[in-house]
Amino acid sequence: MWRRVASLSALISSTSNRCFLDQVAYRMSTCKLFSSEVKENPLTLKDLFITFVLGGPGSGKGTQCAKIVETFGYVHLSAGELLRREIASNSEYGSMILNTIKDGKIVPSEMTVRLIQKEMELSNNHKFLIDGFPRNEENRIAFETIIGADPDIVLFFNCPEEEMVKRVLNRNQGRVDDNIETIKKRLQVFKASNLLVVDYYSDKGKLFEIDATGTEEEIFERVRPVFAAFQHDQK
Ligand SMILES: Nc1ncnc2c1ncn2[C@@H]1O[C@H](COP(=O)(O)OP(=O)(O)OP(=O)(O)O)[C@@H](O)[C@H]1O
Ligand SMILES: Nc1ccn([C@H]2C[C@H](O)[C@@H](COP(=O)(O)O)O2)c(=O)n1
Ligand SMILES: [Mg+2]
Repeated sequence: MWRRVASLSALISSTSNRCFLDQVAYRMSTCKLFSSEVKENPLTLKDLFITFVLGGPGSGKGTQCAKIVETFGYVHLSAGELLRREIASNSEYGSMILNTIKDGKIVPSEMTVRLIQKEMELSNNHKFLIDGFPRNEENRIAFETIIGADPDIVLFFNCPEEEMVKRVLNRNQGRVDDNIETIKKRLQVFKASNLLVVDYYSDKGKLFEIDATGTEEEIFERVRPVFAAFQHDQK
């Protein structure tokens, strides 16, 4: 609990977004994550091992997360996938989320963090890969504040832009944002916002930068030692 309070005071002194702050303060007071209201023997925040998975559109985050799940038994939570599920469920926020995604922009942080929080609460596992999150500083601060936790490690899949564009255009999964106009916007948002988050975790000594070129298997051989090293270190 002390970490949440500390994060909130940092947020109060560093941001001018009072409306967002009020909402966060209210939500914190009603936060149930890992409390006894959720489970009889709840996991506490210190039991968790959280990995944020960052990288540009098409850098291969989802592909590599599937391999990490298979080899190391993590739970994969893709922020984009949770938002797409929210659209498909016809939730009241569905059309706002859809328009934001079509426009290559980032959905308001509290919505995304709430979706992640719900999945974490439902899980019996304590090792999470949170893919495509945080996309910007607002995402990062909202997670710290609402969940009250920091990631243990952060992976960054570094891939050249031309390769990311090629992969996205070949993806063929019917995603509304897999077209050249939206990809250009997503790349701009990535460069303007996500790289700041990458730098933040690099400064904290938590960042593992992975060369995301080559075959899926070659890339996974660069990822494997990171998780192997932390396997015995998990809480
Ligand atoms: N090393 C690779 N070489 C070639 N194609 C790849 C490689 N890794 C992944 N792909 C393919 O590239 C596409 C994008 O990969 P993936 O969906 O994993 O990226 P992502 O980082 O999750 O993208 P997004 O942020 O848009 O969700 C997929 O069709 C995937 O099969
Ligand atoms: N933290 C996030 C993650 C994703 N989104 C939205 C905007 C993205 O372009 C889209 C797809 O995400 P992906 O599957 O590529 O990770 O979802 C967001 O607003 N905030
Ligand atoms: Mg993905």
